[in-house]
Amino acid sequence: MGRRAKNKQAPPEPLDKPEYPSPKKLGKRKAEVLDEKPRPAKKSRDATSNKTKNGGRVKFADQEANSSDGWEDVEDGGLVGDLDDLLSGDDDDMLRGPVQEFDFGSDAEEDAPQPALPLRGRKSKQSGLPAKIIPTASDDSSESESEEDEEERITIANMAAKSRALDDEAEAEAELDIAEQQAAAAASDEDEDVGMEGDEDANGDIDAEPFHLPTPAEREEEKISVPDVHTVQRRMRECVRVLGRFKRLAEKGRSRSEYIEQVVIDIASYYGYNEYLAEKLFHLFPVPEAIEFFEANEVPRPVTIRTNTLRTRRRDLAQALVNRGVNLEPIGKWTNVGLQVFESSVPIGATPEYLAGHYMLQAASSFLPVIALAPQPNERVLDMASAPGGKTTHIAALLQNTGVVFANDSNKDRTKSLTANVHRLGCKNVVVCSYDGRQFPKVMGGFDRVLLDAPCSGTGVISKDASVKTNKTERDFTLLSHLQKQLILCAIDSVSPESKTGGYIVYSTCSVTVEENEAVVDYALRKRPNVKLVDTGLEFGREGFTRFRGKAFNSSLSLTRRFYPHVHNMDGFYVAKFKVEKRSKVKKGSTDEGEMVEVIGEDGAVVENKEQQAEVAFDSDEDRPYLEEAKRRRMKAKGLRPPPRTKAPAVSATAKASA
Ligand SMILES: C[S@@+](CC[C@H](N)C(=O)[O-])C[C@H]1O[C@@H](n2cnc3c(N)ncnc32)[C@H](O)[C@@H]1O
Repeated sequence: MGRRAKNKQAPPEPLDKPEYPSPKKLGKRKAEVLDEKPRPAKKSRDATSNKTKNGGRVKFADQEANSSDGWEDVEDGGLVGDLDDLLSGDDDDMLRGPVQEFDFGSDAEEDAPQPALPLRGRKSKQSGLPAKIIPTASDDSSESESEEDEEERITIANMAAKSRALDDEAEAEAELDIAEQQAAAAASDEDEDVGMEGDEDANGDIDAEPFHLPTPAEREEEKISVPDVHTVQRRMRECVRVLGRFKRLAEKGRSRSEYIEQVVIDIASYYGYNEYLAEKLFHLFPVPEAIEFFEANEVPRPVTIRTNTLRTRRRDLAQALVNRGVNLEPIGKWTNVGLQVFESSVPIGATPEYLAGHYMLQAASSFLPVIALAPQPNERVLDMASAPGGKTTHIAALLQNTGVVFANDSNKDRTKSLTANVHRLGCKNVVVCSYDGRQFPKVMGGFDRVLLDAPCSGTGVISKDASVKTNKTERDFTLLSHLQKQLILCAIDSVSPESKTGGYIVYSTCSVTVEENEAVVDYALRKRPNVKLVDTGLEFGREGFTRFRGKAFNSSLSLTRRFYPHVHNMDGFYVAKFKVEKRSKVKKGSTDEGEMVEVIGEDGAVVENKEQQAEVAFDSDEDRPYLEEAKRRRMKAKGLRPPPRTKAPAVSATAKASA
C-alpha cells in the first residue's frame, strides 16, 4: 500500500520537558492522533516581535520573560539571544566566543537539493505551526501586524475602549483555558478506559464488534487482496492497545508475538516500508512510541541554517535575511549559530548572503557531532568522511581558521561539492583529500581530534529520503556495520594520545539502528582498550542502549546520545565521543597469520598474551558469521538452496558474549 499517513502528529516535546510521553496514554492517543486537528496557537500579548519592512519576523525567544522555552535561563555570554538581542548587539560575545561550538550541519545539506523555496507560508505538518526545533513561548506570541499597529495607535479617546477590549480578550482566554483543562481531563479519563468494550474507533464510531486479530490463514488471504487502509489503520491502533494491556485485552489463545507480527506487517504496509526494516525500527521503541516514530518520518523536519562565523555574526545574518523577507528564529539555546527558517519570499539557497558564504543550509542534528568534537584553535583535526562538508566547515569555523582540518572522503566526486563549500565559506585551514578512511593512519596520523561521521543506512533521515524505507536490506546493514567497525578503529588509531589539548574521537551516524551505533562503539571499546567513552557535552538526547534485545553492551554506552525525529524534531542521529588514553604502541612483526601487532600496555610492558593482542587488530572473523547468514537468507529468498553452514571461525570470547 505504501500510503503515507496524513500529517497529524502532535508537536514534539520541548527539550527541557520529559522526553517520554506516557506509554499508557499513547496507546490510544497516538492512534487517535492520526485524526487529530492541531489547535491554533493562542495569542499572547507578551509577545514581542521585530517587524521588519517586509513583515519578516526575527524573534529571539528570550524576549519572553518567564517563558517555558528554555531561553530564559540563558546565562551571561549565553548561547542564545532573542532577535532583539541579536540585532541590538547583545550577543556579540556569544558570536565572537571562543571555541564553544554550537552550530550544526547536515549530511544531506549542501549536497542536497535546495529546499523547495520560496518557503512562504510553509508550515510544519506536525503541528500546524511553523516547525520548530524546540517549541518556544514565542509559538504563542504571534500578534498579527494589524493588531500591533492598532496597539501602537492608542489615544486618550480610544484608551477606555481598548482597555475594555483587552479585558474581554483576557476573559475569553480564561474561558478558553478552563475549556482546555476540561477537555484535557476528559481525554485523560478516556485514556484510562483504553481497551474497554464500546471504545471508539479511529473514525470516532463506537466499535460495533470487538477487535479480532487475523489468523495466519486470514493474513495470507489478505496478502493477495488489496488491504483497506482504514482496516489497517484501525488494526494497528487495536494491536497497540492490546499490547498495552495484554492480559486483559488479548484474544484467548493468541500470543503477544502474534500481535507484534501483525502490527509490524501493518506498519510496513501503511507507511510503505519493507517488513525487515519496519521490524528493525519497531523494536527500538516501546510499542506506542514506535508509531510516533513512524509518523514523524512522514513529516519534513524544519529548515535550518548555520551561520558561518568566519564571515559574519548571527545577528547580522538574521537582519540581512529578514530584510529580504525571511521569517526566522534562533534554533535553541544549545546553538549560538543556528537559525530556523519558517518562511521566505526568496530562495534560501540562492541569496547573496548564501553565495557569499555567510551560512550553510544544515539540518539541526548535523551540528551535534561537531559540538561534541569541540575542536580547539590551532589543533590538527581529521574529518574522515567529510563530503559535502557541513561538518568540516563548521570545524574550520570553530578553529577560527587556525590549525588545520584534513577533510577526507573516499568518493572523489563528492569532494567537488566539499571543495566548493570550503571555498564559499572562506575556510583557509582545510586540506581536502580522498582516501579510503581505512587507509588512515597509514596516510597520516597524530591528530588532536578525529570526526568519523560514518557512511550509514540513513534510517534517521527517512523524512528526507523515503527510498530508505524499501531499499535497505539485511545485507546492507551487515555490510555497513562491518565497514563502520573498520573505520572506527582507523579513526581511533589516527588520534595522538599525546595531544596536549585533545585526544578525542567523535563517531556519528544519521541512523538509528543499534548495529550501526552501539554495536560499533562497543566493538571499538573491545578492540581498543586504550579508549574510553566520555560525555558528549550535548545538553539533550537520549542515552545510548546498554542492552538491546538480549545483547549487552559496555555500560559506558549510556554516555552516547540518540536523537529522534518524534522526540527532538530533528533527524534521527547518534553521537559517541571517545577519549584516547595512553596509546598502545604497536610494532609490526610477521607471523604465519600475516601482520601481527605487538601491544604495549599502559604500564609500558609488552602484552604477551596472543588473545589479547588479537583483540587489538580488526577482527573480520567476528562479522563473518553475520555476513554468511545474510548471504544464506538472500539465496533462500531467491529460491536457491544455500550451502550448508560452515563452522563459525573462532571468535573471541568477548565477541561471542556480545553476539
Ligand atoms: C554521512 S556522509 C558524510 C557527511 C559529512 N560529514 C557532512 O557533514 O557533510 C558519509 C560520507 O562517507 C563517505 N565514505 C563512504 N565510505 C568511505 C570510506 N571507506 N572512507 C571514507 N569516506 C567514506 C561517503 O562518500 C559520504 O560522503
